[in-house]
Amino acid sequence: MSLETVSRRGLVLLGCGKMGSAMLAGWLGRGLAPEAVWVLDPHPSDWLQGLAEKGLHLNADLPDDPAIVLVAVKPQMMAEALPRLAPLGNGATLFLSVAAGTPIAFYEKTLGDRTPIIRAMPNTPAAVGRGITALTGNARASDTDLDLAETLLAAVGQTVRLEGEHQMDAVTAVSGSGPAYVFHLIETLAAAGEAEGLPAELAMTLAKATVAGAGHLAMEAEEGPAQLRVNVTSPGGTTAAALKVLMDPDSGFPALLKKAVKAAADRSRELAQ
Ligand SMILES: NC(=O)c1ccc[n+]([C@@H]2O[C@H](COP(=O)([O-])OP(=O)(O)OC[C@H]3O[C@@H](n4cnc5c(N)ncnc54)[C@H](O)[C@@H]3O)[C@@H](O)[C@H]2O)c1
Ligand code: PRO
Repeated sequence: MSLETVSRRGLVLLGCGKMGSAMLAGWLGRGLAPEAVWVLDPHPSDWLQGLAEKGLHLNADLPDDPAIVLVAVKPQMMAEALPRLAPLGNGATLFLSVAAGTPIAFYEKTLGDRTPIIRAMPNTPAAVGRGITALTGNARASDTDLDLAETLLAAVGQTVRLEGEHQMDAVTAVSGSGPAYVFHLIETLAAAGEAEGLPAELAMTLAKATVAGAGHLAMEAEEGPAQLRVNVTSPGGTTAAALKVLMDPDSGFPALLKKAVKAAADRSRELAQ
């Protein structure tokens, strides 16, 4: 199945908030026509309403056999929102869900176990084409389905295929929620700069550019992050003084991030109950 097929048969979004909109923006930017898109969302944004004036079908009757349904409602809304799409189950429509927690078994129960289903975990840098999405499919999802999902998801960043759904809670805790940890790092780095006497605006400019630049370097450099860290650290210098605090096994990043990532993965497992 190709993108032309998606354009011809249609793409449906169930829920189009922050994540659905980031992905839709990527696809429209890659040339998908608004006329090929159906959005079901009781609270459409101004952006979506503007697209409706350009041909996007907003809260309208659905096509009989869309190529793909992107499920992007909150897991807490899933039981209420998904059943209306049951008539599209057990057919040729591929369901691609980005919801945290909700297991593939839930979609199979609601839509029918002959439905091709792919569960994916993207992240919000998708909004600027720099996301990473991990994906895995059920037994009905063919290689062609996985290829199509990867082609669509590649419009908003990198993709990785998982060994199986058992990896999804940890993936959610690392890359799905991860941007929030990094944004909090920026906030706290800027606040720490202020505490050392910098004006707020300057501290924030330095913190944002440092995190963005270090992230870019980590992606581009041949060395791994550990060597890149060593490259910044002069023996007996300023970085070494800070890393003594941050790398403390009991109170530094190792313990803190392990605890935070475990809390997120545990919550993902709870949402699946
Ligand atoms: N935001 C992230 O960083 C992120 C990352 C990865 C995955 N996700 C997943 O994406 C999904 C959406 O998250 P979000 O951050 O975009 O949330 P959001 O609240 O911004 O968007 C959810 C949308 O669903 C709509 N909605 C509510 N009830 C509905 C219904 N019955 N039918 C159709 N639409 C309905 C809401 O109006 C809203 O626009 C979640 O399942 C979340 O786990 C989010
Ligand atoms: N945002 C969703 C949450 O916080 C899923 C990953 C990122 O639950």
